[in-house]
This record gives sequence, C-alpha cells and structure tokens, in this order.
Amino acid sequence: MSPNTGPASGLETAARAAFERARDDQSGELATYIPELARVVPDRFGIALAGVDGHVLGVGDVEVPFTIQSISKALAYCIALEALGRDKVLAHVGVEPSGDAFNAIVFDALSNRPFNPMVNAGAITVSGLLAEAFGAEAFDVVLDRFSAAAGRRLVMDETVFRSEAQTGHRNRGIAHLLKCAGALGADVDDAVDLYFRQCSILVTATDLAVMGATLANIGENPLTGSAVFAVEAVRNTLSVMFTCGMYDFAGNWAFDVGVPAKSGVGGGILGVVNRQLGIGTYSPRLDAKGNSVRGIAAFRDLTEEMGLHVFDPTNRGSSLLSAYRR
Ligand SMILES: NC(=O)CC[C@H](N)C(=O)O
Repeated sequence: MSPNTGPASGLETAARAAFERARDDQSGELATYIPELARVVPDRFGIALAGVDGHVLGVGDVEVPFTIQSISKALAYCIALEALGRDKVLAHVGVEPSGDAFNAIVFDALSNRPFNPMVNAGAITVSGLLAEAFGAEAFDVVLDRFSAAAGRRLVMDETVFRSEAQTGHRNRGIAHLLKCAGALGADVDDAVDLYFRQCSILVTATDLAVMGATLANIGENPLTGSAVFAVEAVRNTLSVMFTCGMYDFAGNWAFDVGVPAKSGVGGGILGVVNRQLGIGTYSPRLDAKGNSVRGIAAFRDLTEEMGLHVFDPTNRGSSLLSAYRR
C-alpha cells in the first residue's frame, strides 16, 4: 500500500488535537488474560484516518503492529454473510445487543442462539460457520479477505495465537455450550482454532483505518480499487457494529460517538463514518469493559470536533474530503 498522504487539513488538525489531548492519559490496564498481550509497550498511541477518496493520514504510532482480536469479529461476520447468506447466518446468531461483557456465558433464551456476532459466543459461532463452509481453507479465506480490506498482505502472530490457544478455556467452554445448545454446527476445536487464529492477525492503526474506509466505501477498498465485500453484507455488518460493536458500552458509544465501530483487547478500535472515512486507533490500555481508553477519548474528540456522529445536524462529512483535498 502506498498511502496517498495529502496536505494538512481540518481533519488532520482535529486528529492531532485529539492525540495531544489524550496522550498523557495513562489510565486503564493491558489485557493479561492472554499472557502474550501483557508484553506490549503500554504507551503506544496512534490515530489513523482513511478517506473513501484514498487519502490516508496518521498521528503517532500508526505503523506499530498489534493483534486485531475482536475487531476480527466484524469482518468475519461480513465474510460469513456473503458466503452463506443472511438467513443461514441469522439461523445461528442473532443481531440483538446483549448488554453483557464480551466473554459472557449467556445465550438468547428464546432462540438458544448467541445474542450477536460481536460478543465471543456469537463470533465463535460465526467462525464455526466459516470452518464448516471452507474446511481446511477457512483461515486462508479469512486472511486473504482481511488483507484485501487493509490493502496489504497481513500475517498472523504465531506467539499470540499459541498463547490464547493454550489459555482460552473460557472460549472453549463457550464453544462446548454452543454445541450443546445446537447453535454451533462445526466441530468445537475447528471453530475455536479459527477464532483464535483470526484474533491473532497483526494490523496497524493505518490498516484499521483502511479497512474502515473499505466498509465506508460499501465494500470497495479505496486505495487499491478492489471489491472486497458485497454491499448487502456491509450494510448488515455496519448495523450490528453500530448496536453491538462496543459490547456493554455500545449504548453509550452510539449516544456519544455515533459511528459503527468495533474494539479489540489488543487495543485497537475500528470506526466507520459511512460513505466518508475509516478511523483506526491503537492504544493498548483498556477500561473495565475491555475497550481502549485513549481510543475512546480520540473517537469522542474527533467525532465531536468534525460533527461525524451519524445523527449530528452539523455533520460536515460531505465537505470533509473536499476540504482535505484542498
Ligand atoms: N474482546 C476481545 O478482543 C476478545 C478477543 C479474544 N481473542 C478473546 O476471545 O478473548
């Protein structure tokens, strides 16, 4: 990928200001339940933006690799919707916010399905669907599509994968309960193996911004021009990101920030300003709900400053990109 880095703009000024305001906040903790995640440098912080016109800009540590973790859930869901169809996926995983923590051991009592694909139970079910559909090729399918969305070849971090595979008893437990409830068709080990692998794919804040711009651009990567996701699948994925992407913080997020987003315990957040921008942040210290502290602060600041909330009457989105081109 060769980012088309443009001149300074309102967006860049806003990103710098958001960065400066949040940079000294050292609150929050690294995720330690996956032992390898406790080894990252806690102070890293980056904010990247990518426009649907192909412009990319970044402030801070936007080229530092980290594992995508739960952000993979949104993209895997998009792939499953496209490959298997909406009805088949809906038969296994709902689209209702759970209001529970990402790793909650709870299913929808009426349907016996996981509430949504953004919490672990739903994501493991989606990985199971992909494992069944693509067999031994499943991880390559996921990695290829994530790479196409980022506009460069991504790789998996073997050490983080092994670290989670050796310690992920709660996720294995969830998978067994899903199997027992009839939500998970695939073999438990296949579903969990794919889930742990997809979570261990390495990305940067810039990658997240470009992936977000691919979703904002209704599935076409604006840097490479390649068609990555189908329009219908993008629409459905963004809807679920909007209502469920930040776990039991999703309501607050929709209220204050107001863009579809997905966070991961690796410290990343991917946000989508529909038809305009992808936003990627990286800062590995997490709040009690498992969301990046400085990432949330940066998103709040940026969307407030630029009027990016989906229901903001001052939304300057349409003028944003042309302002940026100037
Ligand atoms: N919230 C997250 O990023 C969780 C992802 C992590 N791999 C897990 O399943 O526990």
